[in-house]
Amino acid sequence: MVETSFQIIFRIFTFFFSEKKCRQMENSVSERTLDELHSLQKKKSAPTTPIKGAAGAFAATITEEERHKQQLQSISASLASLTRETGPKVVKGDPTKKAETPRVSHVTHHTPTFGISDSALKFTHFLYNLSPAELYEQAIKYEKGSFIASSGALATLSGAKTGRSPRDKRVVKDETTEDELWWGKGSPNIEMDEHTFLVNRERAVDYLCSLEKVYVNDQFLNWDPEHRVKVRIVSARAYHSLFMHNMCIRPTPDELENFGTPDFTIYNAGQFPCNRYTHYMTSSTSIDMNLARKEMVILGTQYAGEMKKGLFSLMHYLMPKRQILSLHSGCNMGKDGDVALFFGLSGTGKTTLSTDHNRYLIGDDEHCWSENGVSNIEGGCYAKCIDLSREKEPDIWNAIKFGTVVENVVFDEHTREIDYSDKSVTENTRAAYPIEYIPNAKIPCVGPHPKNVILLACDAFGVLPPVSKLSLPQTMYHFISGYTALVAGTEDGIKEPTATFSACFGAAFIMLHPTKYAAMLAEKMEKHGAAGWLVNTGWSGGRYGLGSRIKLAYTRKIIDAIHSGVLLEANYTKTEVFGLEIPTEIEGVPSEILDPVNTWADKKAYENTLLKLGGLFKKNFEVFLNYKIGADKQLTEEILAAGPNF
Ligand SMILES: Nc1ncnc2c1ncn2[C@@H]1O[C@H](COP(=O)(O)OP(=O)(O)OP(=O)(O)O)[C@@H](O)[C@H]1O
Ligand SMILES: O=C([O-])CC(=O)C(=O)O
Ligand SMILES: [Ca+2]
Ligand SMILES: [Mn+2]
Repeated sequence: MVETSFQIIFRIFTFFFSEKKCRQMENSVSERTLDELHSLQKKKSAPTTPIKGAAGAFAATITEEERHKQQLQSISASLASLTRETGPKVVKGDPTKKAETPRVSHVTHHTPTFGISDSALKFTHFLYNLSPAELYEQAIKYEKGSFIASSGALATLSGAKTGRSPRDKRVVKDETTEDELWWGKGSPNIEMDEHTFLVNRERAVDYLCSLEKVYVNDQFLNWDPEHRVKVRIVSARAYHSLFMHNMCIRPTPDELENFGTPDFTIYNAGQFPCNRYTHYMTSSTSIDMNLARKEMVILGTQYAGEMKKGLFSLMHYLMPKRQILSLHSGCNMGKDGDVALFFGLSGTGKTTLSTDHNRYLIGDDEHCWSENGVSNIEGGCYAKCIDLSREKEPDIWNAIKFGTVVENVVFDEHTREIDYSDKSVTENTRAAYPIEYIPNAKIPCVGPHPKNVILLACDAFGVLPPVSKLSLPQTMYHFISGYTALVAGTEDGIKEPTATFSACFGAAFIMLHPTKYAAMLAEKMEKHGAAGWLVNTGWSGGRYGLGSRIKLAYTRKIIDAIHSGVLLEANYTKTEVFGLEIPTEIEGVPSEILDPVNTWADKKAYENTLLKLGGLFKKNFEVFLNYKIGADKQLTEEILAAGPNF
């Protein structure tokens, strides 16, 4: 059959026409406005709170509606003024995105106790458990000093405070806490009364409610499901919300649905100062803890570590009540399930040494030791990043990527490459990242009972041996002492090292008397046969200015020998003054450095420095001489005898 010329022309025509039409369909959008187009970009994510057991669409709508109402009620209750209307009108979502926030509260409480104020006329918008991407956008848009670093991390500034303010911490002293907590000399708990707490709480809540929007994080503490604590953090900055997103345990959508009422709430109004006319206030910063109300208020500091360590203080109160020991320690586990704890004050190596490519990371800073074994309290790590190098600490380096918050670092204004050696803002530069950013993190972050308890000290006097095996009383003596001696100044030239003693290697966070935690540690170590070690990550070959910091590579070899069990079998000699058992040999470590006396050219200077440090230990321990540790008077005496002797 032969086609007529007409048929051919028709076929070509229809071919072209349809082709063109098709192409047109492919290359254009049906939306008429940019807003409509943008609305296509965002696919509705699976409901963050799926409806369980809902049979039909109708039932589902009602349940979701009800759940949403409950959530609004809960947030409104959290933000309630205690002296005026009971709860603000709250709306979920960003106030600038009107079209996306039709969910207006139906639950405003109109039962004024002391009359309505103007503040009750406005809505408080809240941004609930936003994702890191959403928080990036908020931070970059609204918070000065927030930038994306070349690695993808969010670089932020914490403002005037670049570290914690322990002198501004207050704890409400009431009938219960008066007897339960450690008060007085040496204690981190500086008292305030309930009324003053409420004054500060009202100040923080009023500030937060006066803002366009607040961030709300509902999250968990403690990977042990039996002893999980639900926390709510209300804050004014996306930086704070992302920091806590990384540092606390992130709930699954299911867990969030069933979150219910939080066990503890933080009101972080850090940009807003406290009122110095308020009783007990000695600066414009106040971090206030009320255990009865299960609340914490932050005024006048934006340093995010206050939230992290405030919650740690809470755990130091709650956990011992349940016979669980809370610990300022890092924790990791070998392939065979051997767990090690790393205690030590700031900068001694908890994060560095627990992040070990050959072992599973359980956590870098806060743990619980219960009848079930160990569990991390947190969902993230908070690493120092001053002088961070890819070569020496590759896992931490690689964790600084999208989602990670880097605080107070300096970067190239064009390339946004971070210069980790730059201390212009502070020496305490930090990175907060979710624990799963470390490739060999153990999720869930729990493990069996520890086999090794490693006490880290950075001894700038250079007289403590690189490693010593400790008896149980010695472990307790050094745990209660909590010694380190970092060098304060960063300028060149010889600086006098200053000894720091911080009970339980975390006196700033404990709530009960140190001997309570020590007794629990002794009991657990004995019961589970854990070995104690003292590792000096500080100076060797002389004090600061003469010797140098022991090579990280050597410390890692020492730690390897502890983990493998080899060091337990080594030959030991005993040192003068401190009576420490030191090994004569460790694979990969020069034997002559194992006894510090060998590394000092001036033996007399060594002797004097050793005695000086011994004296400082003795003096520090005086405050504990009248306390009993545990049920056993014998243990107390053994501990007292386990200190320096001269
Ligand atoms: N021999 C060594 N052992 C351990 N750390 C060392 C050694 N030499 C140098 N360092 C450096 O010391 C620092 C140890 O800091 P790290 O972050 O581990 O402290 P931390 O105990 O976790 O403190 P914080 O509780 O404040 O987080 C790191 O910067 C590390 O690179
Ligand atoms: O709390 C902080 O800011 C940092 C930290 O881990 C510590 O000091 O122990
Ligand atoms: Ca750390
Ligand atoms: Mn710490």
